[in-house]
Amino acid sequence: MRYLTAGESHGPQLTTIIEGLPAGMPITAEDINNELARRQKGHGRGRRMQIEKDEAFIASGIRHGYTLGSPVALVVENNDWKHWTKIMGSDPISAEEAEEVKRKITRPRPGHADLNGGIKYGHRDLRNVLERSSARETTVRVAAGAVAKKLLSLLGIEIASHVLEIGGIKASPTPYSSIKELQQISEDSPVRCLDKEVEQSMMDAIDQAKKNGDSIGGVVEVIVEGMPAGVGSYVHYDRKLDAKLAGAIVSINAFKGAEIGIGFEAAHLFGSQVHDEIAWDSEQGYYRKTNRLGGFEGGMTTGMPIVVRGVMKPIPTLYKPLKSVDIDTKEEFGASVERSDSCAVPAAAVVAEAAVAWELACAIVEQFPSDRYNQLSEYIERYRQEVKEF
Ligand SMILES: Cc1cc2nc3c(=O)[nH]c(=O)nc-3n(C[C@H](O)[C@H](O)[C@H](O)COP(=O)(O)O)c2cc1C
Ligand SMILES: C=C(O[C@@H]1CC(C(=O)O)=C[C@@H](OP(=O)(O)O)[C@H]1O)C(=O)O
Repeated sequence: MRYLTAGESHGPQLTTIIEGLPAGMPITAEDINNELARRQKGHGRGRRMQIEKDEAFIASGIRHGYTLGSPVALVVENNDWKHWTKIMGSDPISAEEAEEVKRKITRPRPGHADLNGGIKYGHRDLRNVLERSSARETTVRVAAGAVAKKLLSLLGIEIASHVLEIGGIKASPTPYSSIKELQQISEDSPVRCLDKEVEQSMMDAIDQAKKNGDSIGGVVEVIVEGMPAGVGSYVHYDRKLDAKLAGAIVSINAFKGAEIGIGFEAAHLFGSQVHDEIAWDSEQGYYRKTNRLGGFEGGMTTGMPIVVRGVMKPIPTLYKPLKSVDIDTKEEFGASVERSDSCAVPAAAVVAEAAVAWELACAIVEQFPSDRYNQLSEYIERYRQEVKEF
């Protein structure tokens, strides 16, 4: 499977085209819109989220609630577009009109794509860069991820996420009994954190950063249950599923690192403290007594829950801006200030779920190729039985 996205942050709409879904898979706009609504929540978002109410229009590939096997095109309109028609219109404009429209951006923000994008594409108005580099694009990544999530869920594979850290405030590991419970408690929290004790401190840290004209980042965790063992591959670097997940996480705007299982902690432990002992019983077949490796060995799933974490740096747009250089005059200035979130970690957890769901759905469809959803479902069931009897 593959998907592309198109759209500028303040353009008319965002679009994704998904190719390679099996035909006959049940899916509704509601499945997608629920995920879009989740991404809009979270303490620390800027005013833009009050303007938007993201909803997907299904433009192709789904009929009467089922996929057709043809490309699925999803469109999310930008409500904000009506305020930007002059600045972001596609029709040619005269030099005078351009002057009138103004708002040319020439002071690149450190940490954003502005300067490198301008250099690469030769844009002297850095708006031409920021409109596409904006995380507004993650709206349709989440839409594509929602479709992947639905496919996985139909196959008995569930995904949830939560926030582990915001601005140095860490959640203590809170036990949860099932993925459904995790989904619920993270949903009820304004910072998507399972640890109620630190929820308020996280919100205070976000408010304080905002008050200081600053921003903060954090750590999110995605958990997946129900993936059968042996999905992915050890035979080539580009077929290793853990590597694909790490790449997907770091591809999210502002994400700077990914960990699988205990991740970096493994560096200071002994092998005996890291590797998960193998066990078997007739009920579940093979399993691991612990899950420190987060559901992966040799680039393949172990059948244990998948645990992936990602670190998000603080938002680069600062209301009290860092120093930058005006690309026209080469003089030192404060970087340009655009309307901005002060912390988007809770929202980014939903994006991370979508990114993980997409890679897992791709791996499933690749390993159990079928043009028909029913057939795919049967293949997986048979495979699960084979795994159990191995
Ligand atoms: C959900 C989400 C919301 C974001 N909101 C903002 C924002 O309001 N302002 C901003 O400057 N960056 C925001 N970012 C981060 C930038 O898009 C990102 O830092 C930028 O594209 C540069 O890419 P890089 O940080 O991956 O190098 C957001 C990221 C995510 C995932
Ligand atoms: C629009 C979204 O996030 C945007 C991501 C973003 C950035 O620079 O990445 C900058 C802000 O854009 P704006 O200036 O229009 O408010 C955020 O609001 C969204 O998440 O849907």
